[in-house]
Amino acid sequence: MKIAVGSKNKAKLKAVETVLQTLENELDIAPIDAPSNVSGMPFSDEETMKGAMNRAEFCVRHHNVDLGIGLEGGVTETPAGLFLINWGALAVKDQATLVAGGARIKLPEEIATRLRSGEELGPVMDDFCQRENIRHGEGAIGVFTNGMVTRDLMFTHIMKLLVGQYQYRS
Ligand SMILES: O=c1[nH]c(=O)c2ncn([C@@H]3O[C@H](COP(=O)(O)OP(=O)(O)OP(=O)(O)O)[C@@H](O)[C@H]3O)c2[nH]1
Ligand SMILES: [Mg+2]
Repeated sequence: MKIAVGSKNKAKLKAVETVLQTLENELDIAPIDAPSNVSGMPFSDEETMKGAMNRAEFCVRHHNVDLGIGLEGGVTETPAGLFLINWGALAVKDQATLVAGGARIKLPEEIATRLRSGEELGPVMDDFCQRENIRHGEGAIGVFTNGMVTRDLMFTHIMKLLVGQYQYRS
C-alpha cells in the first residue's frame, strides 16, 4: 500500500506507521511537505480541520498513492480557556475525505496569552521548557499530561479513528 503523509513531523509519522503497520506489512510511506493552506497556528476547530483535509487531499492530488493522510494541530477558545486541539484526515482519490478529531486539553494561561498575541505553540513550548523540538516528540500534550498522553499517542488515536472509518466504508 502506498501512503503519503502531509508532514515531516516525527510524532505524526510515528503515529501513521504504528497504526498502518497493523493493516499491512508492505507499507510505502512518503512524508511530503503538503501545504495546509491555513495559518501556521490554526485558531479554531474549523481552521484546524481544514488544514488536515487540505494536507491529505494535496497528497492524493499530487502523488500516485492509495491513501493521503493529513494531521493538524491547533487551538480553540472555550468558556474554560484556550484548548489544544488536533484533527486528522484520510483522503482517497475520488472519494469523500474522512475526518476525525483528537483529545483536547486546556493550555496553561501563560501559554494561552502568548498564543493569543500571535506566537506559535511549537516555539513557545521549546522556550517554556528550555528544550528543543518538543513538537516532534511528546508535544505540548505530553508535557502538560506529565507524559501520560504524548503527541504521537494522541495522533495514534486519531489514526485509529480514520483507518477504522476507512475499513467500515470499504
Ligand atoms: O509542542 C507542541 N505540542 C503539541 O501537542 C502541539 N500541537 C500543535 N502544536 C503546534 O501547533 C502549531 C500547528 O501544529 P502543526 O500541526 O502544524 O504541527 P507541526 O508544525 O509540529 O508539524 P508540521 O506542520 O511540520 O506537520 C505548530 O506550531 C505546532 O508546533 C504543538 N506543539
Ligand atoms: Mg506546522
